Amino acid sequence: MKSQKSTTKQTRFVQNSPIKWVKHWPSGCSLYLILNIYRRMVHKGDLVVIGISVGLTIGIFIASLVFFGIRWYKKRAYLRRCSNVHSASTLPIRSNGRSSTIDSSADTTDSVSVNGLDNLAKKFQISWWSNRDKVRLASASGIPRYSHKDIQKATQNFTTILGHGAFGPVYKATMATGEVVAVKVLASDSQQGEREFQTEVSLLGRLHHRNLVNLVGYCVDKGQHMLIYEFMSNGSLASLLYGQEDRLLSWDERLQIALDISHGIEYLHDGAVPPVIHRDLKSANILLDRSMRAKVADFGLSKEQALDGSKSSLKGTHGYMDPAYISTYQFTTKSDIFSFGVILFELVTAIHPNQNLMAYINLASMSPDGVDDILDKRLVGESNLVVEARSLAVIAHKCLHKTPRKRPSIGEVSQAISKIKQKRLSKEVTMSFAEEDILQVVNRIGFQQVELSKMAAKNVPITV
Ligand SMILES: Nc1ncnc2c1ncn2[C@@H]1O[C@H](COP(=O)(O)OP(=O)(O)OP(=O)(O)O)[C@@H](O)[C@H]1O
Repeated sequence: MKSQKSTTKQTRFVQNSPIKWVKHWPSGCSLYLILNIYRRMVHKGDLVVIGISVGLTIGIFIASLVFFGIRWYKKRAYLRRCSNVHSASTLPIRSNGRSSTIDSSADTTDSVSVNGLDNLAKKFQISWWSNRDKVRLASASGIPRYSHKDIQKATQNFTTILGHGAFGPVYKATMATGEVVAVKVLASDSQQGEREFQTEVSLLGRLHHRNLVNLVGYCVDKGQHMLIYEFMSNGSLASLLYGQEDRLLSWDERLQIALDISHGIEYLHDGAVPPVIHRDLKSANILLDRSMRAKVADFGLSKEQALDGSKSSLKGTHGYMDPAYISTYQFTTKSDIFSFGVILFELVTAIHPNQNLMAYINLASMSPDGVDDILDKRLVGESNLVVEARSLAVIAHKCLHKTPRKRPSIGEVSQAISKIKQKRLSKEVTMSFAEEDILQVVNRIGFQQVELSKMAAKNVPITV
């Protein structure tokens, strides 16, 4: 009875289903058989589940295809953007707070060239660096890469040493093009140095300013890392102030150096997007070119302000470090201002921070003309020295304020130094006018005397 009922049910299903048509086709006999067996094995509910599963699988497959397709497209577009960075004729910039565009081919401008490297640089800073990554980052920054052999030849087999820093030795080199450069070779055992190498390449690839030492190449070859900079023939400010060199920096040159450094820092703080904090400003990191124009060097410890949220271990150079940074571990642009204040006092006094400069400054700050006692004695005799040195010392004092937010911004410092320079120039002009007047009077008197003596010789009566 039960089986009869089920047979009736099955017949009804066959009559209502498309299978009933199949069984009437002559060629569909075997298909009918298969479907009939299948129908017996699988319930209607199972068919629904199978249908949904197949549908889902196809859906996931299509979604994955779309997802990976978009990722691949984005990656390709990003890499194309990176490689185009240096060929672009105009780049977005922000100079002193104003948005604008500038020709990237102009070599010396008060401008910032911002490119798509920031994210790449950050990505590389987060993950540890594989050799391939280093090469990719450096080449993406558009800086030419040299082989070990090129550098070996340019430095006459590493014999032209200029000096030695924490990073390693620095050599003078003449490249195949005839360009004279300085090559910093990273000591192979230095992990700190490797991180600094990475920072320098990623930052200097995008920062270009006439008051920053330009990175002109790099080398990652034979397990060695080298940075190639424009050559600064007059060495560092520290060596000129404290070294054995016969060359004495005049007051004029010192004022210009102060202004150059302030422009370099102004570019980092107010021009670069995001702003860059140098973190190791000191007289040894200020280099001078053949015209005695100053440029800021050594960006190994620098950080983009946006990245600088976390507290890291104390870094910098004793004597230049902001006391607020030492107590809070928080480095801001105002910590750079503090270090710059120390450099300004070095220019005025030629006293190194390691020789108790701070104690002298504190003593001098007790009276308005206190700075006169700590002036670099070698400058005595220079015109307007005392007045201008006092003005520069006032600016330097403000930079050293113990409360960081009460220190001036670098823009304000630049303006104040410019004013001293402008006043000096206008005084020089007035003085030279006065000198010219005197010279003219002297000449006229001389000429009249000659005329008189001629007339006297001819016995011509002289009328007054
Ligand atoms: N671009 C350059 N042109 C000419 N000389 C350079 C250049 N870069 C560095 N030097 C010289 O090489 C020497 C070492 O410089 P480096 O920057 O490695 O160390 P430092 O700044 O003296 O010390 P530290 O590494 O502790 O900051 C210095 O005498 C410096 O004047």
